[in-house]
Amino acid sequence: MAERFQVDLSGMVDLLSRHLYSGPQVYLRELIQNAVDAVTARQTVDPGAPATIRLSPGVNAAGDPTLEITDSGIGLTTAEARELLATIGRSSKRDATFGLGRNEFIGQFGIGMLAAFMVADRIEVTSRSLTPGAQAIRWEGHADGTFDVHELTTSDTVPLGTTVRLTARRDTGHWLSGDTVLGLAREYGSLLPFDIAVSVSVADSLDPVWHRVSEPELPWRVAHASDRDRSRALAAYCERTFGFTPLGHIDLELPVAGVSGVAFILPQSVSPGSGQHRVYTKRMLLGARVDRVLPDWAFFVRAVLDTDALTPTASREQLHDDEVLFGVREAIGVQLQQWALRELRSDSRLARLVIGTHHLALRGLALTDQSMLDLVTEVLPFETTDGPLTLAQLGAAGEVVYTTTTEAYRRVAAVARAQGIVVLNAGYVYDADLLARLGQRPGWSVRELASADLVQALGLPGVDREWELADAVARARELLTPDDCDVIVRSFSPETVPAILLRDPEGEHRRDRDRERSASPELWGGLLDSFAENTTSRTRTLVLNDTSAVARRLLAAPPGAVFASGLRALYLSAVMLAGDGLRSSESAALADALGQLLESALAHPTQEDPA
Ligand SMILES: Nc1ncnc2c1ncn2[C@@H]1O[C@H](COP(=O)(O)OP(=O)(O)OP(=O)(O)O)[C@@H](O)[C@H]1O
Repeated sequence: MAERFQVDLSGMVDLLSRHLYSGPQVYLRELIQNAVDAVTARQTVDPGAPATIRLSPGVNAAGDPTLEITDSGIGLTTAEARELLATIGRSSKRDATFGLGRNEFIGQFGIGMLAAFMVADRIEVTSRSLTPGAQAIRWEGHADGTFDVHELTTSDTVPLGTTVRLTARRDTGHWLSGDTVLGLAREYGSLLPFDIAVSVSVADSLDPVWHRVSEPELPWRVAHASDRDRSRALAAYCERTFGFTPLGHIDLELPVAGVSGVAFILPQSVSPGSGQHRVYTKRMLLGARVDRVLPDWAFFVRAVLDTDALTPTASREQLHDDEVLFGVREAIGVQLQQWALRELRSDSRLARLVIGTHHLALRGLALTDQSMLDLVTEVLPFETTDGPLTLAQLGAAGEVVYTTTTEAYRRVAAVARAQGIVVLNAGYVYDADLLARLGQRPGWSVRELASADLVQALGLPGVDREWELADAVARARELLTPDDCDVIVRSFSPETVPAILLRDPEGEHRRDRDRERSASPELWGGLLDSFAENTTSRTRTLVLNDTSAVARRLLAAPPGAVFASGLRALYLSAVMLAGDGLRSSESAALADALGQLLESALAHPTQEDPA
């Protein structure tokens, strides 16, 4: 004869609390949800029926914390109580034919009731069913896996609906305390469309006060006298819910998918990947930190969403990552993009704030589709040597020339600016991809800055001057040979910059080749030599500025310690100006050079020296 599975109740409860739910707090969500479903079921047969849910925390005669949850719902008959409350996995809310959860109810799995055993040893259910002639019943379940059900003789005095009464276990009393229940009921139930209230005892009064926790309407559906009032109310809701004042909000409505909500724009920039949102299913909180419901690039907003269409996992704390979720995520992405395309072109205060704060997210957005790339080229200002300019402005003026790192930009900015060369700092994440995409578009010329661009723009000293400087330049070259740095003299503004360091990617490539050649001469024979057009090329070039008084004084100095120290000091400050930072040996060399210069200055004091 076939035998029935046996279920160990405490083992099941342990499984739920440790591996399914995030913690015992979900017991209240499950009970509120059962009450809501019962009220919904009653309203389908009797639309005018009361729809109230009342939660009363208290203590029993033995001093153990208790909680009563009373609903004006459909109630349970004796047979239903026996069948539904004590059978794990049995639910009245599934479609009889398809076995799926019925759309009007939140519950579907038939395990929610078990959650109450995470905090209680005993659950008592008193209920009177709406079924004509049904007797009121009392069902009592225990954590040891036993239950008892009987009909009440005082049936008529029991109101229609159900009261679930929990008595806390010794170690779980705090989950049933008034403050905890009020906080949890607000968290889970504030958007439910029913009258849900928690009784709170007040000092000096025997009668408790009822605190209503549910709002009659979704905050983004409440009617307001003006758009301004609505924005204010939504900002206040965001402050209460997320703890920040948003820059603005974006309405999200996907009627076909049964999704509505609002996305609040964060007041500070955040790093990608931190998008977590508050999601309600059928107006009951699913989770305060649900991910994957918005596209990854939407990390500049926090959304509150209510959905009928998305399926929760059994823990009811995350959403099933199925095709429906995929579709919703895409559709929300389109709404956010449409908002951006409309609002950010408007030059409104909000547009300026959003562009200033979330330019990184907008760069990411531009990689998602062509219309967003259009938007970004039009509205996003980039740092250039000609001040903030959009890519569209740069493109209209001709070529877009950029550096791929902020360091490289800093290195050349002052000189490029003075020569009238417009260089864009493409050092932010996404910029390289963005410019590459732009470069593929017809009509756009986009390229990376080469050091030759600058060298060509810098003025050559006259022939006489070159002769005059030849000896000093040769000495300087020799001194910087160990640093793999060439030295040239040019005249350029600003005259306050005595020297700049240019890095030549071509030269770096040559250096690698030289190294390889010297490491294995016989292997390569003359092959590599044929490529080596100039074996003295260095990877970097120190360009001394002949319009700078300091550089001129150095170039006029006789050979010796002062020349060597002065050159080293200029070279190392050019390294720093280039944003490269000094190695410890270079810092020591700079200190040495300055010490040397001080010493010689003090050894030969000038006439004007007050000392
Ligand atoms: N307050 C209530 N009023 C009427 N019936 C109830 C009530 N609470 C529970 N029930 C009945 O007990 C059944 C089992 O409840 P349980 O919470 O275990 O599962 P569920 O709500 O159906 O699904 P889920 O596990 O998804 O919450 C319900 O389907 C419902 O028929």
